[in-house]
Amino acid sequence: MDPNQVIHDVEEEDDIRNREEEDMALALRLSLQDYNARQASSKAAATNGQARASSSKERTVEDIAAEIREFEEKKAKLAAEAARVESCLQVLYQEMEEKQRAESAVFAPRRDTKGKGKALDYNSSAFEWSGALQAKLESVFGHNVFRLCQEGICNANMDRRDIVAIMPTGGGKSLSYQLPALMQPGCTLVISPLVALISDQVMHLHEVKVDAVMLTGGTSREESDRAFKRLQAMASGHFVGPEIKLCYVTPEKIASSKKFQAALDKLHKARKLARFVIDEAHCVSSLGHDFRPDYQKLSILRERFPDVPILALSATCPAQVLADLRKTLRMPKLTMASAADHDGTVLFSTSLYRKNLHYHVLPKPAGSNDSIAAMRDYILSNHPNDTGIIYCLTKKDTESVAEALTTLSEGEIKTGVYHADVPDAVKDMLHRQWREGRVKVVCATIAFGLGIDKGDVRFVIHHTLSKSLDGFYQESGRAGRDGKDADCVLYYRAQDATRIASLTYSERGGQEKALAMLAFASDVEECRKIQFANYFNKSSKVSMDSWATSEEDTLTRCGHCDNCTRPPETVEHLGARARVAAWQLLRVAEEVGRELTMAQLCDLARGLGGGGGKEKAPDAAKSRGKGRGGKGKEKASVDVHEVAGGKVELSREQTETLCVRLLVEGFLALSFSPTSYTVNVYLKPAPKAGLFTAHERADIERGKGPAFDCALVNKKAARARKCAALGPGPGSAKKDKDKAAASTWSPSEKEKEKPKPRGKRKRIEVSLTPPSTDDEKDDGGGHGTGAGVGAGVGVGAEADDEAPTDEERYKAEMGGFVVSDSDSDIEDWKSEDDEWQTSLRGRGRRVSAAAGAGAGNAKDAQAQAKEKAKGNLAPPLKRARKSLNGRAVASSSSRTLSEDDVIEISD
Ligand SMILES: Nc1ncnc2c1ncn2[C@@H]1O[C@H](COP(=O)(O)OP(=O)(O)OP(=O)(O)O)[C@@H](O)[C@H]1O
Repeated sequence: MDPNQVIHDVEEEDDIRNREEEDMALALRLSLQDYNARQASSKAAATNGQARASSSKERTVEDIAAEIREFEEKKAKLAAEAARVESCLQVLYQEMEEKQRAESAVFAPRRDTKGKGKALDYNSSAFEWSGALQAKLESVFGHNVFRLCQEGICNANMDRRDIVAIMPTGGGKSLSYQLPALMQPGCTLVISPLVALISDQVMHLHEVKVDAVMLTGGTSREESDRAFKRLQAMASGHFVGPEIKLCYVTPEKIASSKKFQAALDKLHKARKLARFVIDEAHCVSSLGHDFRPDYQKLSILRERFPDVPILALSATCPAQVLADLRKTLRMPKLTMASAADHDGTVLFSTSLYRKNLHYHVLPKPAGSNDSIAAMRDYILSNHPNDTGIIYCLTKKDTESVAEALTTLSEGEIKTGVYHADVPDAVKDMLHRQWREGRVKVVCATIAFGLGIDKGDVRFVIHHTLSKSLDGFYQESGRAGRDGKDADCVLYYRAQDATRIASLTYSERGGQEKALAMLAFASDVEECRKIQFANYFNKSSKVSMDSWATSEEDTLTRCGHCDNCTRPPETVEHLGARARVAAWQLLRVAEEVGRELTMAQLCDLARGLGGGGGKEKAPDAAKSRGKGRGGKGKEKASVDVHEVAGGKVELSREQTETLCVRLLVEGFLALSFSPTSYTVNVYLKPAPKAGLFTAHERADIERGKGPAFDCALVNKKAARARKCAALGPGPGSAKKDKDKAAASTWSPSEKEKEKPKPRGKRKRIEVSLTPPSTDDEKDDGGGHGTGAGVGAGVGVGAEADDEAPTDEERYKAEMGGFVVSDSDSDIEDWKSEDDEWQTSLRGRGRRVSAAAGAGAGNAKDAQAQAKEKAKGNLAPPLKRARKSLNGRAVASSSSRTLSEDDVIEISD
């Protein structure tokens, strides 16, 4: 059965029932009045009889006559008072009529409808209502100045024009129709897609004492009856009390409620329908990404009420969507707001670029607790008293992040959890507490957003990549809606690529979107504003000009995002190395001939073995560095010397970054294997890989093959540049005002107080963890030869007892024990010759300390290493020895250690 018909039938029944109820009530009222009148007259008769009886005893005729005179005088006085009140009423009615006539004059179009005369500049403040607009902006909404094109939209509104306004999220679209709605007679009807959004708007309006109502599925029967009665009274002209200035409905209400349509008809006849406002107007067009069929039915508005102006609002409205929505809503041709024709739809389009938002992509530490610790440091250093949001990919993540953040900050950061499964009452409470600042940080899924309008959100952190750049732009756009500086921070590591890929694999266009997000996150050079502009231009045909401002064109760098403020010397282009490594990776992938996880591919190409997968790799006989297969899984192995002319000479992190670039540029492709619980994500060579692999290595080295490069942050240079700053700290947005100052992040006060460890090291731990045997974990790490030594042992400054992280597991697999910098990868240390490295290997149960052990720097580095081993390595090694109770032998194949560094393993 047609649901619309059902709704219609139900509403007709409601109408009939309402009418019957009203008739009953009237009948009751009449009979009650009749009864009361009879009662009163019989009471009066009785009283009069008694009075006559008693007065006949006590009062004379003269007494009565005097009393009559007294009452006659009173009556005369009351009549005089009534006449006075009546004349006052007449004066007030007259005044009101004059006012209404004056307002109707504003309400009436003041344009030359024949299209003659000068063009209109709606952005000017020279309209006769400009003073009144400004006064109401201050008195009702408490703002001193208009934002962006708010004033222009208000002016065109007051002039009863059809309008299309495109403003960024948080730009202040609502005020541009709410303010003129208060200055015009009649009711402005706002059509908005979500009940939550509507409730929030109406709540805000009530807070500033504006009479607004909503009629949605969530409105109670009583509330809805009251609203209907008031609208009907407005239409009948017998309205007592303030008019309803704004009425919010969902598009479904207009499309399917005959009762509501009838109410609109009446309002229209009474000239009390001021305007239609269509929020999120791009939903009208089936060409847009948010098409809603009920929005298309809004075409009825122009059909039935051709003279009621329409305002269409949107944050993103590509040209073809705009053309489609104008066609559906029958809005006339566009005319520019600053030089508008006297007919047509006035177009307002402001820059989508929000200057007050400072975008930063920060490296995400591998361990889950380490990444939360990084966020804790960031928040406490830069936004200790501010409210913010941390967006997480899953409900489970929101809970674990909130809990860990509270624990790691020892309660200093007050967190809340918001996702679809949180009961509504708890959501409301959390929302309230957050608005009041009692909860500082909401850890949320994307369920937290629509309808959430808090101006002073000073930071939005993304714990993991969003599933698309569209989502990321929207979510991060919830920061700084008050126009003041705010930070948008994304924590990123290459391994997260497979995570978002697995979550988007079943979505239409999900893979392309995830890849675009990855391209954004892994880019360490291009200005974030320009990246957004290019993306939206390509994906939604949003004009590049939409990102220009009056001061800067779109392609001028913003000057304050991470990539604009990053010192150029900290960016390393792998250049020819990237091309050779890309060729090697693709060759290995082709040779194995089946899908590999990113970790497996990186390990194989780097000569670390690994690659447990679904099938046995063909010709995988000559194995160097054998991989560890999971239960029932065949190992994949490959002779990297034969297949790829040697190992990829890059760190693990660099190799993963390279894999992401190969994915983004289409040389590698994703493939998926859904299980009952999860979706495993693998990499495989894409057809484009042949552009590389058709060549020999020597050719690639000579520059043949496709153009390809990989730019990444050179940690060493970055560290040298800001060795004092431990935290990644894009810094408080407040500090960011000055672009020059923003070019380097200064350490926070907290950080300054801390003793400065060397390099980026934050904690030192020695872990002894058996190699994991779980092959199904995508990012489970490498496949070393270490036999493992049993239970994990953590010693060191801040060793923790929790389960090993991916990184720890990886390091363990690399050699049993690792004294590690929790932020970095063991291979990073190898490649950074001023760094030190210590590893304890089991069978290799040996402890080694190597400084500058990077390939080819042997002697000098060894000498340095000796020094460093004595100075820097001794304490952790001593702790290790103490912890291991003398059960280990320390030795090193890479260099000679001092006596002090050697620990015997007794068994
Ligand atoms: N002229 C102004 N001065 C200061 N603050 C303003 C002004 N206009 C609007 N705001 C504030 O800006 C915030 C965002 O406004 P609004 O909700 O209207 O944005 P929006 O464009 O509708 O965003 P979205 O598309 O995300 O819903 C609100 O907190 C509002 O109070």
